[in-house]
Amino acid sequence: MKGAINTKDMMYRADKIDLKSLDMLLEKHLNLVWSKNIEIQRPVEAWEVDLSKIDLRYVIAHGTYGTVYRATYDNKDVAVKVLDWGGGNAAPAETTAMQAAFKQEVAVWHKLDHPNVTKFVGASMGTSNLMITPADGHDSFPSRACCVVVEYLPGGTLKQYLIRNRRKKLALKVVIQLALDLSRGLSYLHTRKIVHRDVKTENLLLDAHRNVKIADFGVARVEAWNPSDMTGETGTLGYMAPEVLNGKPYNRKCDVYSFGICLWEIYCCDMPFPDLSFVQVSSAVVQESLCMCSLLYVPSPLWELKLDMVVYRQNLRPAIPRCCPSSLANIMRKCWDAKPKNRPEMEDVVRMLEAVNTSKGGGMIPEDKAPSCFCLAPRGP
Ligand SMILES: Nc1ncnc2c1ncn2[C@@H]1O[C@H](COP(=O)(O)OP(=O)(O)OP(=O)(O)O)[C@@H](O)[C@H]1O
Repeated sequence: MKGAINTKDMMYRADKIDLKSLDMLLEKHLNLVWSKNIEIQRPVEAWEVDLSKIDLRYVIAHGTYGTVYRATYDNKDVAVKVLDWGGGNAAPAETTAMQAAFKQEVAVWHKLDHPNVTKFVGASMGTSNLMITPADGHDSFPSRACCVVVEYLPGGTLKQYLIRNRRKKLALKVVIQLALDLSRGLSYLHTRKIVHRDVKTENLLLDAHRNVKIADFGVARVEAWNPSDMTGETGTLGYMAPEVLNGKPYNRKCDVYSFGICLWEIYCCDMPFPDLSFVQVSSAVVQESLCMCSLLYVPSPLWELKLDMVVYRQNLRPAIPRCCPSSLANIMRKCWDAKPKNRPEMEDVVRMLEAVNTSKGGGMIPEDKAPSCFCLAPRGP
């Protein structure tokens, strides 16, 4: 229509713009956004879980840094590990450290896919609110919690399984199956340049068919190119390689050492070093030499008393029972060799275990049938 004003063509004179009303309009819009709790969009990670789809069922366990729940997610049977940041009492620096460790765990875990590694489903980095109250009603997720969702494994830990079979012991076939599962899982991690650093039977879970799955990547790391970039006492006493205990540089071979201890534990269905104290174990597994025991491994008063104490180190290893087939005993000894370079690669361990003959039965002699004087006689490392 002739004479009509086309708004597109409209020109504004700067001195005629009502900035005050524009400001008010902007503020009104922003208030609307905040009041509706609309979060600013950020890139969503591929592994980010939709928290509204988690249906918690019950608490499985209280871990060091949080609680593990059994749950369903997208119709999958899952375990959800929720970090509680030290029950809310942690200092800010501690919370930041825990958050960093958690991020590290997710960064390592989400890329892994192997039948002997607990399957990662997803995680939440505490970026969105959780409005979930567990079924028992007593506990609730902290809002903005960090959680990791993994496949649910109904068989419990390998440690629990071994304890259940402590008297009866395991058939050699079962020993080899469990050991092969663990060695294949570790071999896979090592080919991906991941060092688990806390291999122990408590961190190994069993599925319904007794398959072993490596879990707990809380301290796992991508292997450093330069070994001296990896130091620090990480792991669990009794499973820790001498170089780790000594605070020396280490690499994936520390997992091979821990595997050797696990292999002994699986064969014997027993605990390594049950009667030794913390200080005795840490000083005994390291090579014979006079050295200064000056590292603070855990904040234990007992340990602090021993600071800077001079101790003889004895290269101690668990005693291999005489009934153990030499093929298996050799694998244990090679794996827990004091020198990391003498320990085999995990892929070699897989081959050695595959070659163990299980057709003639064998296995650790049950406690009530053991000729008590010989079976556990020490043979040395
Ligand atoms: N995927 C799973 N399926 C079934 N149970 C699980 C699963 N993951 C963990 N659990 C149970 O929860 C317990 C604690 O889990 P986890 O080791 O991951 O927690 P944590 O806080 O790292 O504990 P810690 O540091 O003390 O080892 C395990 O011992 C196991 O009983």
